Amino acid sequence: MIPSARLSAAIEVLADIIARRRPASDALKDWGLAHRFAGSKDRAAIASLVYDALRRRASSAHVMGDEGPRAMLLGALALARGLDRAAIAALCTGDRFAPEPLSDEEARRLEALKLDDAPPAIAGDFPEWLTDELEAVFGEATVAEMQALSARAPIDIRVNTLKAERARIIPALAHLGPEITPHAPTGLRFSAGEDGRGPTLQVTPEFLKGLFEIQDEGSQLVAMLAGAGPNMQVVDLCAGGGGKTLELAALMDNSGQIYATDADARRLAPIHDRLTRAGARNVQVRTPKGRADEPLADLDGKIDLVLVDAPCTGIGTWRRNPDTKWRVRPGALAERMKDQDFVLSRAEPLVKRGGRIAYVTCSVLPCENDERVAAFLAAHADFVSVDPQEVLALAPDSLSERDDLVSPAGLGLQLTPLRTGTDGFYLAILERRIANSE
Ligand SMILES: C[S@@+](CC[C@H](N)C(=O)[O-])C[C@H]1O[C@@H](n2cnc3c(N)ncnc32)[C@H](O)[C@@H]1O
Repeated sequence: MIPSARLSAAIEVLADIIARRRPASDALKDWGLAHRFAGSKDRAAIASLVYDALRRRASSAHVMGDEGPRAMLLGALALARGLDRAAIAALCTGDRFAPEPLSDEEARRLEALKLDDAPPAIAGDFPEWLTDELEAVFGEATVAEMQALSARAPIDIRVNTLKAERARIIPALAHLGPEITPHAPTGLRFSAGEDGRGPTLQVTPEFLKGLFEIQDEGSQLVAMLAGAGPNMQVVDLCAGGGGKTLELAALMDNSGQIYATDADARRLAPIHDRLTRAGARNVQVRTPKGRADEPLADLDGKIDLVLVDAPCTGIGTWRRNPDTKWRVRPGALAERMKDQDFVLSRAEPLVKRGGRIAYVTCSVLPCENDERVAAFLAAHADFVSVDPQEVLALAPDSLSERDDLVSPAGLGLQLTPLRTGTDGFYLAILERRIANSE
């Protein structure tokens, strides 16, 4: 497909996403099925255009004075890809398969590209109803933080230290241009090309042999700071597909025991193959046998560390899933907060005296982070929060003095694209006192 035909296709997909309020991945898949002539490069390029447009949906609509799919794409070509009016006009020729030529109004708006009068939710491309929550955590930096969360994300991998070392993987993947991650000690980073497409790492022999996993650097860091170590008894309560379970196994050098579970057996399913590929041998997967099943009932009071990688709005991953930011609703946020209270309460009886809960979200909202931790502490007098500065002591040197990462209520750490170049992640460590009187 020629570039302008890809633009037309992206506009079509965006129209579908807007009209049916459906996930971008579903709309892209359907488009691919209905246009089988399009090759994998075309489909990837169209997806990249769609994701760029969704990342900048509000600011594109503002500069173009129109909320429709065409305006969204034209605005994003200018705002996200830096194309000038002439370059965009050259793509919109009106020829067969190409978008219609620019109208005078569109050309004028693309020339002016006026965003300086935009309110925060538009300049930062986020839903307006979240303004207070975001300002509570970021204050005057809200727009800058949200702009960073509206940019493209790099692709990070974690070298699996059960099987490999970073220094050895670098030459093996040299043709894909790996860079050392700024903070995570076993991470490598790959940048997307101009068209937003990154390398297809999953087809490399090194991936297939389990020498690395695809995992954002922020996810690598929070799992590392959770404090798992050799010979511990660890529960991964919301293990999902096992991204963090695999890292815990590596951090524990395959010793001790990890019990991995999830309320949703389907989400847990891929973990078995991933564990095998990674050579992780200290993990027992406890799949629930039904809603009423308590797969960890025998572990109460025995666990050193419970990782609660809680269900959340996923706001911290908006760079990768930009369509979710326009679908999140107050009702869904309230549901996630209830889920978070529930998983924390489920973790509590498992923890032995002196043991810990590592509460993690990929959100930046205080109501999913500090406030959930504060509510848990208020209800459980035998738990205290570990000083985030103390938690940072476990961090690589590049982060160990970063007081600015401490969350507003001082209960946890908040990573963000602007602060750490990672997805947005929150981590708080809660410790059960050794004795009641302590
Ligand atoms: C953020 S995801 C986990 C991601 C995973 N830890 C990883 O690193 O790949 C949150 C998970 O919590 C699970 N979950 C939701 N409610 C739960 C509950 N009550 N108990 C256990 N898991 C729950 C969801 O099914 C989902 O898989």
